[in-house]
Amino acid sequence: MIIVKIGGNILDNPERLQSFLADFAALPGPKLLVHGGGKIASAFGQRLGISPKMVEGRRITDAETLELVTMVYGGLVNKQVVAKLQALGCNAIGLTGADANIIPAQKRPVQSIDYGFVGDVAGPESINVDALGAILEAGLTPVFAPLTHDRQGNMLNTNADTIASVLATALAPKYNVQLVYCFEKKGVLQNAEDDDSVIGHITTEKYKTLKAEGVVNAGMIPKLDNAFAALSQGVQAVQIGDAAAIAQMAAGGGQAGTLITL
Ligand SMILES: Nc1ncnc2c1ncn2[C@@H]1O[C@H](COP(=O)(O)OP(=O)(O)O)[C@@H](O)[C@H]1O
Ligand SMILES: CC(=O)N[C@@H](CCC(=O)OP(=O)(O)O)C(=O)O
Repeated sequence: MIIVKIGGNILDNPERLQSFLADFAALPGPKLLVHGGGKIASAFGQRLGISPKMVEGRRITDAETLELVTMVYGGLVNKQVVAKLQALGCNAIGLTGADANIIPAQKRPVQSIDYGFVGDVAGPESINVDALGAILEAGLTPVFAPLTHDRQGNMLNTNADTIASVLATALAPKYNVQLVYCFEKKGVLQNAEDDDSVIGHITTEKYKTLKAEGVVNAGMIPKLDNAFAALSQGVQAVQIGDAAAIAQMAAGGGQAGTLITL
């Protein structure tokens, strides 16, 4: 099966989103979509007078921000994506990690930084694979918002890249899982300014060098960490690339995007 994560810069662009969803809807076999939406939450927050505060790519989520992200990710973005997929003939079902208790999490402990209502998933063993498997076996396509819950009545905000990695890992014993991170660039780039400088293949060793050289930074570091975490726990293949190349990447086209291996 294929698990695809779609990032905030595509969700925020109606033409690119529509084109991506049409390609996603056409993918054969069981599939699952995880969406972000950080950019949309920040923009909505500004309209409500809530300024975004990010530390190392994670949003500091106070009580007000938790309300914001629950509305934006679990409501607006998730339901718009589901409605568009339905129009494209894909029988999507929109979910958060609280639904069917699929992704329970723990509020991140306060250390040097208090992230507020940010959820960490203990590991793939905490995922309710039976409920998720039943949804997939019913022929439905789950669409996950980047939200989890603490089993005590609170929603938690969890990075979408992490949700995709942990779901892929949890499903790996049952399915042959391909994980694809889609965003607005052609892949992991050697030179951030040059969209044609795609690095075709990154191994654990190469990643160390790229990090040391500062070639990968910001949002790309947690994305690659999540990719390697999935591979080391049984996920068959991980790719990072352009949302416009999802069909090629899904088909295993070596020419599109960046292939990640251990
Ligand atoms: N070497 C690199 N190649 C491509 N993007 C990079 C690289 N290093 C850092 N980035 C940044 O990582 C971002 C993708 O991560 P993120 O902002 O979390 O996006 P998304 O919402 O798609 O997950 C890119 O938009 C880019 O700014
Ligand atoms: C805890 C945390 O940082 N959560 C993320 C969830 C959204 C996300 O991951 O969106 P993108 O994939 O579009 O960046 C946030 O609120 O920004």
